[in-house]
Amino acid sequence: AAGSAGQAPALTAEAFREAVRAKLKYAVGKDPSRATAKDWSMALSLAVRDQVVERWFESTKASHAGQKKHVYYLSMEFLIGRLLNDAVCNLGIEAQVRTACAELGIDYQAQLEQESDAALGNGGLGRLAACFMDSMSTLGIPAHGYGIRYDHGLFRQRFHDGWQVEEPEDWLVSSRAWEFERAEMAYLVKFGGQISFDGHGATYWRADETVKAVAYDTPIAGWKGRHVNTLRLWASRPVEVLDLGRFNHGDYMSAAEKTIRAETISRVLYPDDTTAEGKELRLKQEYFFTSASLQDILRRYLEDNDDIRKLPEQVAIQMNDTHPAIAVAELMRILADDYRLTFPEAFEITRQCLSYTNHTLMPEALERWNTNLFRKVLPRHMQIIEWIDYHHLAEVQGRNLPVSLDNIRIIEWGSEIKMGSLAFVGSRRVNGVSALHTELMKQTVFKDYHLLYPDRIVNETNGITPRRWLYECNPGLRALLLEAIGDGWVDNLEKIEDAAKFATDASFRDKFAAAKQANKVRLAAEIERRIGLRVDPTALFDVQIKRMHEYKRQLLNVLETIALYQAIRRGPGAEWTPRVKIFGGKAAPGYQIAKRIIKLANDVARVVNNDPIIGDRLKVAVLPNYNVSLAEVIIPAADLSEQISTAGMEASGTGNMKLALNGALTIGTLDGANVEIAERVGPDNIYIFGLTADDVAGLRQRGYNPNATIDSDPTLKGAIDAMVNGTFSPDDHGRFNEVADRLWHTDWFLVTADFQSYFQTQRTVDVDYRDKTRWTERSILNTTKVGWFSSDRTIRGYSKDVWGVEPNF
Ligand SMILES: CCc1ccc([C@H](C)CC(=O)N[C@@H]2O[C@H](CO)[C@@H](O)[C@H](O)[C@H]2O)cc1
Repeated sequence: AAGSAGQAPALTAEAFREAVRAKLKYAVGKDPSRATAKDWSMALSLAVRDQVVERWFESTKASHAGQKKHVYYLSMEFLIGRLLNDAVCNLGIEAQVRTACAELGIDYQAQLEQESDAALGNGGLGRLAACFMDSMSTLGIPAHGYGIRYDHGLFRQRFHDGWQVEEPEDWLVSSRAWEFERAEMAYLVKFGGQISFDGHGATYWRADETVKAVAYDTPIAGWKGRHVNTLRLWASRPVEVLDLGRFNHGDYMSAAEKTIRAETISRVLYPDDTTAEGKELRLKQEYFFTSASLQDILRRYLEDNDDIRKLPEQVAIQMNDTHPAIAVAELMRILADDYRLTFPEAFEITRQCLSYTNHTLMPEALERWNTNLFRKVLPRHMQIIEWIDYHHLAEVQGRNLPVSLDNIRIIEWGSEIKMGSLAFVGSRRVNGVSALHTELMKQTVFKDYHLLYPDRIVNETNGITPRRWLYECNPGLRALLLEAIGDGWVDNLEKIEDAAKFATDASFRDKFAAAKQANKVRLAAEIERRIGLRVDPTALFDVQIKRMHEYKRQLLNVLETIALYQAIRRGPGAEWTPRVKIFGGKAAPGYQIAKRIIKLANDVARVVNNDPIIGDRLKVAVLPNYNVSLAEVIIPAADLSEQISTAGMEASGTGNMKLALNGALTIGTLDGANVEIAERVGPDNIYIFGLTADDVAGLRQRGYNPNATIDSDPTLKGAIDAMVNGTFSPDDHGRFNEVADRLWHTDWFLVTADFQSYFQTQRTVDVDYRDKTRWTERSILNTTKVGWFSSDRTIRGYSKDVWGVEPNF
């Protein structure tokens, strides 16, 4: 039986070793002599899981008993990565586990690599949700994450002749140790059909398709296992398993049709984080998980409460972007149609429960649903949204404010539902994810709404969990910090500033540099293993790792690489700072220009890496299948962090925080959270270049002519010419014409406008990197000055400004 609440009896290595043995035998059903690495990994994970389950039960009991307000985080994406090492470190049992593995003759590190990433997300938004789950547990906030248990997460990226090729991802084959199927926890979700009224206020929705949402629970343990929350992911299943009649008639395919149709809803994650495609299946996914989650939330609430009107006192629901925004209409539907509240009452209770986070200002990424499609799939919700829009417009008209009604309409031209508007009108709080982004929200997409509701928009600058992104992925730096300042920083990251004073301490500096060097040697080995390229681990590791997108300007980085290559070829004898350019990132399968930029990077890499004149002065490593686990190897080894988006377009960024925390110096524009990173590390410890967001807005107004810029910049022109004269594509000279044409004619992302400033700044980096002592000092100051970017601080902000809950720890 567990000791005082949350405190499990101290686990011994011996006890754990025996637990693993028992799991192998009774859960995996294998004799050690015949066990595969996968068997041991399953046994190991199950034994660690047992350590989590104890505290899980206590936390769940305590949250219930405490009658505390509960937070629900609704997200279409949770980019979790691997869970074994995270649980081991959060429980504080690493020493015991490593000893037990050694005694069992199994290699712990190799075991960790057996687990496949839970890649249930595209990029920033999904990873943020995962960091938030870790922080809510660490702060002891009673919370649930709700999402979809996709059979297939984000595709596996492979390069064929330098082109991205997508392959289905199959995480469930090897990492089911961390989920518990809750077959009894199932809800019906309806689609389509007709709405009828009985004239006495009752509304009937006769759907023409119903599926079952089945829950799968994953425990999320916080630091020191003090609190464990639940991530509940829904899988869609048929209501009736098989149409036996058809089957017996030998009509096997149609007998299984309903099953296939139902299971398709949670089959695969949409790999697109750029454009809202407006596909029916995507809408069904969004409604499926939102409806199941709201039904589950109300069931849990009514277990201890009987007045539905008091729901906002006990429940705070966060919508991670507009993907769950249907929650505004769904909660209203349930409150009005099932609990018979009036629409105005149902709407106000809904609004008091819900809040919405916006993660992008890119017009093409803002979800808009065609009303015909919407009405077909969700007829009752269409009615409710029409009611909300009508009453909202009426209320606004009454206030005679200088707002344009067109801008605040939820349904535009009667043909499109703006989900950002629905989410805004149906929320208590709306937040941006960095100070600059939140300001731009108030000045652009939500300008009129901000006028109407000046207190509704708040800023909650993103953060990252220091457990996974320092303590777990950078053991060398972890050990140095534990030795120098203890472990307080792990769950109070701003304490890491206590180590800033050691920036000028020679022995600390040497140890810091040694830890970085060891991480670089490890990455060099991984690069050779993955793409067969040998890199010099003493070179400057210049890293750009993020989804491929024109606004993130991987093209600007590749153009600078070409210009540097050409400069070295012109004067190989000059003093060059050896540099390794490291790229990692997937392109949405339908995003052709982004895929062509991947091809360009691979073509440039092939030429540069095989050019004898260049040697080790410059290497380009384009790593396939960038994901959470690869990020955990690259980030601790980075010297330079590329955050070079067109100012005003990157809502925040979180890779920038991870890289700075691991001692990389940032080269970046004043965009997203780069602005706040620069404020905290100081102007001497970061490389800011390029146009500001205001400059960009001004240029847009005045109109920008890239021709003039290119013609007046021989370095830039030389690089673009090399792109189209076959230097990097002798087998197809025209391969990059389209990329070059966009630069010559529109250059919407202002690559040419920022090139010279970027190129010059990179040359400054070259010089600075040669002063190893000074560079290490600045690297230490980055690590020790970015403690504020912990997701614990972010969640404390949401708790105070948005949810009205009090963290426990
Ligand atoms: C409907 C298709 C779709 C899917 C996902 C998205 C996400 C909002 C894109 C995304 O991941 N945005 C990133 O969110 C991060 C977490 O807040 C920010 O740090 C990044 O700046 C932002 O691009 C947009 C459109």
